[in-house]
Amino acid sequence: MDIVASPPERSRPRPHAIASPVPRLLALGVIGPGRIGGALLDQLRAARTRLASQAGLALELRGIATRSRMWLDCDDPQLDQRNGAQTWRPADLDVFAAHVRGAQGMAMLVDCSASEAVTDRYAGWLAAGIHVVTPNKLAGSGPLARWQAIRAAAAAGASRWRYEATVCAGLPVIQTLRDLLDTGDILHAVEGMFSGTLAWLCSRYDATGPFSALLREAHAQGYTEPDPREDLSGTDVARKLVILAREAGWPLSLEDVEVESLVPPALAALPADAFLERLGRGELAELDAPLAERLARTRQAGCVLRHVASLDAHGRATVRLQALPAHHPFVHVRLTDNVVQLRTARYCDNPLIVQGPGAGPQVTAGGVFADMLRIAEIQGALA
Ligand SMILES: NC(=O)c1ccc[n+]([C@@H]2O[C@H](COP(=O)([O-])OP(=O)(O)OC[C@H]3O[C@@H](n4cnc5c(N)ncnc54)[C@H](O)[C@@H]3O)[C@@H](O)[C@H]2O)c1
Ligand SMILES: N[C@@H](CCO)C(=O)O
Repeated sequence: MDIVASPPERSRPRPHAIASPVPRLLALGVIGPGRIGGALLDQLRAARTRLASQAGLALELRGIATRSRMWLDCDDPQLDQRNGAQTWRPADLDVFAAHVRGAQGMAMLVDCSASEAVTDRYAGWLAAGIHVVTPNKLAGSGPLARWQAIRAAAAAGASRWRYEATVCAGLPVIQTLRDLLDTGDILHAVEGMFSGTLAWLCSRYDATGPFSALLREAHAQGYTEPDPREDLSGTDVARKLVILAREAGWPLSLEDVEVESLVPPALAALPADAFLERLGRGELAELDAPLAERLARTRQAGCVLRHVASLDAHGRATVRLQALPAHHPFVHVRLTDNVVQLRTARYCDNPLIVQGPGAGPQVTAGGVFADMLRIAEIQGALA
């Protein structure tokens, strides 16, 4: 669903907020008003008055783009084409970016899609002075040459690329790792549970019903990727490992990650629409039977299923479903909780641990919003 309904504006004072006489302008374009983008738009509407009056930051929503359409005349806080105040035109990302860039003040594009076509434009946008913020993992984990070009474009100018929500949604994982590295620490290894969807599925699945019924629920809750096979195949978690490894200066690529896929070949071969239709109709027996069998074996061994990822000191990266003994700390996480254990030169006896909900529209949009404010702050636009 694109563009969700907006709640009433809230006004909650920031304890350290200082009023600024002339708010600085942040011109925004939001690409992909789906589950995450829709939640972000709601959060922006709710924060707008407070940011302008208390932090001196005026948010101007200049446009919204979907895969097929865009709205360029929509700085209505309700941004709602349904009331007839908004007109749409066919999507053209170059026109869209130029429109956002044409405003006074800082220009920022927020990519909430899962699209390669959008990702391909980041380097050009950054070179043109437009900040880019995204929860989309494709740039961070895609071809190394494109990732390097994006980083180079950001480094060459004053524009910033931030992507905290690509790893464990709103949890401060990338920022924590950056802080460690910036202050001279060295990453040795990472281990954890990086999929909110699989954490939730593993903790809920008891074989009293089909696994795919829970998957349908996880999709409806907004925990899964737009195509939930990205989660089940381990690709989504592999992307997160690649993003963290590159952050630490290790040139890892997706092909380097050993991944165990839970998607049977017959389902992997389906087009995305067909898979989603079958998920909706509850017709995924190919997925259900092997998982029921896997759970039975795990229980016989007195263990619990958990989805675990690791990146060791030699750069070996793995993603797989594991049978863990009941006393293992990963067994006790709840709901969509992710766990990220960072072993570094400083945190070598005990790892530094970041843990908490790692999927869902609200927490992810919050992570994106925080990145936006961090850029505004660095650029001196926040009081
Ligand atoms: N669900 C989560 O908890 C979570 C957490 C972290 C990151 N993410 C990432 O957030 C992104 C969005 O996920 P979602 O669940 O909101 O997806 P969604 O399918 O609900 O929404 C995607 C949106 O992108 C738009 N879109 C697709 N292709 C486009 C294109 N070429 N140009 C412009 N717009 C395009 C669609 O129209 C839609 O509005 C994904 O990259 C996902 O990996 C999701
Ligand atoms: N689908 C992802 C979203 C967060 O990246 C997950 O379940 O972890």
